[in-house]
Amino acid sequence: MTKYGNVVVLSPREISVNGDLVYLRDIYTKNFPKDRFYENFRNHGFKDNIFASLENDRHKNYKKILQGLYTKSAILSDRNFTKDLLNDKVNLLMDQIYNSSVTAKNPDLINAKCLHNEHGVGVASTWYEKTKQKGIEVYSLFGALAMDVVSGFELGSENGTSLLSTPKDRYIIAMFRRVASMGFWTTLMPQLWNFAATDTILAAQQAVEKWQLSAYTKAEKNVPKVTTSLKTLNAAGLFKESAYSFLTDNIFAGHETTAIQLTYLTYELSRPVHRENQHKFRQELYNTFGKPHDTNDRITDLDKVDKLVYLDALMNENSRVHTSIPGAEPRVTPEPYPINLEDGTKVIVPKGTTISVQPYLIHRQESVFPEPEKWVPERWLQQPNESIEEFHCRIKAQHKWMMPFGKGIRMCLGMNLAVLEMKLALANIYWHFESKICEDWCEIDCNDNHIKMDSEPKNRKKDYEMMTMMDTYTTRPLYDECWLSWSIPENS
Ligand code: HEM
Repeated sequence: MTKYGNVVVLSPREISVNGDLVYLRDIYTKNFPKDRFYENFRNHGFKDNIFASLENDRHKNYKKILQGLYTKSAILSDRNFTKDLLNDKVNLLMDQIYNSSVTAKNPDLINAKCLHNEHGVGVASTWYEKTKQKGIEVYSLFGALAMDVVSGFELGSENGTSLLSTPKDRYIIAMFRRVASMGFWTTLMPQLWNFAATDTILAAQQAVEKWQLSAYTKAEKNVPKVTTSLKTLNAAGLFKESAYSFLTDNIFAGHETTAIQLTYLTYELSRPVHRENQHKFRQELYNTFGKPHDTNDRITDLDKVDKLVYLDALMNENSRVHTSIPGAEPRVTPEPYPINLEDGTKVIVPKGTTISVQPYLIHRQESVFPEPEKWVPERWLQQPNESIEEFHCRIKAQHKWMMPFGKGIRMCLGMNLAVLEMKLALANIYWHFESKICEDWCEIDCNDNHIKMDSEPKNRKKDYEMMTMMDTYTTRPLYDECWLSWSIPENS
């Protein structure tokens, strides 16, 4: 925004508008139809789905079919299986951290040797014999959690993946990433996709498709008693590829985004400059749940977890700075649309123009978020000299400038599932363990160096360089890895 201003013409028919809430309201809350960009998210023979549908009426029908499953009350309801699914998966996550990092009985060797990650540095495979630091690579760990949860939610627990308990199967996440690396061709030059794809990408695409079809056919044969997305789609008359297209999109939409949030949040809490934030969070957990009795004790009360104030501040700040989907969410002007330029000129853009706001930019609106590059969870809490009315007013204004899950009618369908999953995982992890950046991975910087978005950083020595956010459709860490060491806090 500083360099090019709030309004940027991206191509003769495409414009990016930021810096004014009126655009958010008009484009997203008033629901301009989606741009053809989204058609590229059709799957299994170009079959439509909720994310890819362009016209509002068609989208409304799809949303009616599915939305009941994804509300917070449905997820928290004792009649549904989601609470049990989340608790089971978080339990497995805790076992992994305990066994791989806290005790290092079962070290994270697959990631130490970068067996699934072509971009990773890894750590020396003998590190666990030599040092007290026992790291675990959390980006793939959280990817496993997110995939197990979303696939279990869509297909039923018994038909979902078990990547947390079987690390070797996590190669599938790397295959997804390889296919996602073709984002430019998928969305902007789909007709040239096959020419641009290397043999490795084509093989990855085949592996992903085979994996998807085998999971869906298993779920069709082994119909769970509980209500799942697949059963709901079938009941609405959507079968086979017409239903698979929705499932494939949700599984894609739900695993990497969630892993990115959990990875950056745990990384930020592990930085030397943020020790105090980690301490405050643990105190909130102790104040609410007491201290854990033993290593198998778990926080399972999702309602209580959902109301934790400091955790909420952490999640808001993390999704502001490290928003998982940073770029344009393109819509189309249904009528000629007026734009205000910074010099006061009014311009009318024609009907049919592609128009978008970028979450990365509006989350850095300096008048709303002072020192916007800094990760400061306290900006979501009441300040010492602030009345409760002033506080509510400020927070309301801050939320208006946030869109980590999109905005308006096309906002994320899986938001409640993702938020509750992340909160439950974080509450349990930091109730039991403290985290630091793994010393065997990189040099740890003690200054508050901001994390930038880039595709090719100059160095990869310091932790904040290793954690550069990828400048692509998602902001995953540039080297697809983040090594943290976990231990039991001394005073626990
Ligand atoms: C932290 C995790 C997640 C983040 C940050 C996230 C982010 C987003 C964003 C920004 C959008 C709007 C995109 C646009 O309009 O261009 C979106 C839409 C969507 N997301 Fe998510 N998402 C997350 C998790 C999930 C999960 C777990 C699921 C599925 C279970 C899911 C399913 C969807 C669907 C279906 C849409 C399209 C909704 C519609 O058009 O009505 N997402 N998400």
